[in-house]
Amino acid sequence: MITSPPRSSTPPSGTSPGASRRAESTPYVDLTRAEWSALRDKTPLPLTADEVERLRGLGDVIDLDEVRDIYLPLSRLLNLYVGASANLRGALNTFLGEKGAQRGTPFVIGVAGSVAVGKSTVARLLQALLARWPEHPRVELVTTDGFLLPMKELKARGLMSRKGFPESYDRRALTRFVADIKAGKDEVTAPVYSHLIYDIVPGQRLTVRRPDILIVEGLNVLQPALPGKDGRTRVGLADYFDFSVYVDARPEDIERWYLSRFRKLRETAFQDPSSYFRKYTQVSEEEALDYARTMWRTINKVNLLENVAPTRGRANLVVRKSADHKVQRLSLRKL
Ligand SMILES: Nc1ncnc2c1ncn2[C@@H]1O[C@H](COP(=O)(O)OP(=O)(O)O)[C@@H](O)[C@H]1O
Ligand SMILES: CC(C)(COP(=O)(O)O)[C@@H](O)C(=O)NCCC(=O)O
Repeated sequence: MITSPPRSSTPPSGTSPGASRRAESTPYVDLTRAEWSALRDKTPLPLTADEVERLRGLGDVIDLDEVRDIYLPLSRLLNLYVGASANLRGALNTFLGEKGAQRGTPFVIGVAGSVAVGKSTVARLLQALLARWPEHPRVELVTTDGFLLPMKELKARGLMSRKGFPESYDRRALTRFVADIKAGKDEVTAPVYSHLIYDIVPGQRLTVRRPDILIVEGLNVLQPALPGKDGRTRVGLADYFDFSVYVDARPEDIERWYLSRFRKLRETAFQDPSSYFRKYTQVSEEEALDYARTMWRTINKVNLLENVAPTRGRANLVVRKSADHKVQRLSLRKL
């Protein structure tokens, strides 16, 4: 019998929302901004314009309309998921009896996407919105950059131009870190990365103490685990996620955002005498932007196309930004 090949599990780009036959046969529900926004129900807007301004990353465009239309429905959906996952854990504990007497474990959310797509703003907004629900006030956010190898190690391994690629991280330590939090350990610590010195900060640690929700944000959070030396599949970071969001946009738009952020950073953070990028304040803007363009084309874009974008199909929710940073379409995994 001749069978047709399985459909890709990646959410289709450019499909018309609600498109009948296709929508039925994919694991996603495709929604327009208006359709998604209507799902917010009665969730109140708990942030002021000032608070949103403080959470916004450099170059990101986000206002109260965007919070109300996009992030409040998401906060409502996640609140429902957290409740459902507690019920599931209860069912498992009932089944396991004495063996199942687990401590409460946090609900873990992964936020993935390219460099400069605005994942950190999404993650910070989610943290602020989710913490307003009385059922889960303790929401911690960690970024995976703390698990980048220190610059000395990247240099020794010839990985300075692969920063952000999966091999530039201590993936085992990152997975262990999330596994320990998920297991309900009282106190778990992580190294801290600084964009200013472009390196891990010696002696500094971030401490996470039994949150209700943990958000893990980073380029590669949806990457599957590498097989072990014995060829056996390992448990990877994404296996600990209860929900994941992929922030998507056209590579050409992200490049523009990356370059415009570089221009702004050159006028601000790079001026700091301890900034690794200070040298780009000493040359013309054109020269500095040529360098940024090379960084984008040879490192970040390659990483996006080879490693990051291929993980999009693993996310529970794909939010697609248009050229003005506003989310225009969403694909929510239903199966
Ligand atoms: N060279 C830099 N100096 C200072 N801050 C930076 C630098 N590069 C990125 N950032 C900041 O770090 C954060 C994370 O950036 P990035 O990893 O590109 O993810 P995203 O833009 O998706 O949030 C952003 O808030 C960004 O403004
Ligand atoms: C620190 C990053 C690797 C991203 O970190 P992460 O997503 O793991 O938190 C990235 O933001 C970065 O700085 N890349 C290096 C190339 C560049 O500066 O453009």
